Amino acid sequence: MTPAIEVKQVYKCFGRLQALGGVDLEIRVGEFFALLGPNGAGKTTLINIIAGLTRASRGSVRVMGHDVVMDYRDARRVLGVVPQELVYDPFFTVRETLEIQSGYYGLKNNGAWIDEIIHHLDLADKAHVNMRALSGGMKRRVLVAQALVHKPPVIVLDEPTAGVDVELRQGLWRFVKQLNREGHTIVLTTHYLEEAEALCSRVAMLKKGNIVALDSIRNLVNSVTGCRVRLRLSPDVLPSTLQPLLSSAEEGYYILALEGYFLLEHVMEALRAAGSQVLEMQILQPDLEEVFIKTMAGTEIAKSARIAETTALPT
Ligand SMILES: Nc1ncnc2c1ncn2[C@@H]1O[C@H](COP(=O)(O)OP(=O)(O)OP(=O)(O)O)[C@@H](O)[C@H]1O
Repeated sequence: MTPAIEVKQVYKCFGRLQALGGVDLEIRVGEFFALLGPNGAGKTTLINIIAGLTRASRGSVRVMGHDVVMDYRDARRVLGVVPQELVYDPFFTVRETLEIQSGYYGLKNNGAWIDEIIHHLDLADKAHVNMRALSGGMKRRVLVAQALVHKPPVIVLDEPTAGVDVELRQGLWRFVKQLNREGHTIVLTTHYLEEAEALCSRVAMLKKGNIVALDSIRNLVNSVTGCRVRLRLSPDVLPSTLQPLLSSAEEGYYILALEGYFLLEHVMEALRAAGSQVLEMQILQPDLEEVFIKTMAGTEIAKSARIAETTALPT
């Protein structure tokens, strides 16, 4: 089956800066996929290349089988992109903006679908308000609506929830999940890892323009070795013998990273020897955030989940 998005050996240089260093990626039709990475990793550059807004220095990209350069008209027709930046025309109302956007795709009589999008994105009472009079969160809703006017089978959302309130976030995800259930492929970039974990089935992690992890969330989380323990102690001091295990400390809690559960006994011994009393103790389950931190730090999980070692896509 033709993949929704196929990225082959894509490089992008801005002058001497290499933003992408040979990215290979295949996203299947119907997937809810997350593209993760720290600031400057190359996520937006890759999205812009997929959207045909930036040309790759080398390599090729296809959306639903259409090459984004050779066959750009068809590639754009099957793709809707919600950009990270708030770009809008201040002279039109919300509804006019969506009607104009429909016009770009040659769509007449698109009113029923526009009404549906307006309803789902909770924009009904703003439909006749001028774009410049909307709050930042409202403008972002319109950007989402604009990306959907032509009912594209592939939808890319570049940090759609950055700086928006909880209500919009929840409403947006409800709508996007519905679109995914109806068969739309969703690609999401976000810095909210818990959001990616809750919504997506597979993730790619980009670091300095290269994919360093690509797998299902379940496989990535299962590949975390060792365990973490969260402690609250009295007195509120971590004995010096345990300092080498300290992963982080905040608000009276110490998080220790252990190679395995067998080290718990050593921790308890050290606490007893130092006269520390355990007020609270919690074994933390690995999550996507831990995978992300370890991958970006270049520890063993990055190697175990490397794209080169990833075999077939999950069926
Ligand atoms: N038009 C441009 N000209 C020069 N350098 C650019 C341009 N666009 C991006 N870059 C650089 O390319 C690298 C990747 O940037 P990109 O915006 O793709 O990262 P990102 O992963 O989307 O980051 P963020 O999470 O901050 O949005 C960065 O070093 C950035 O400064």
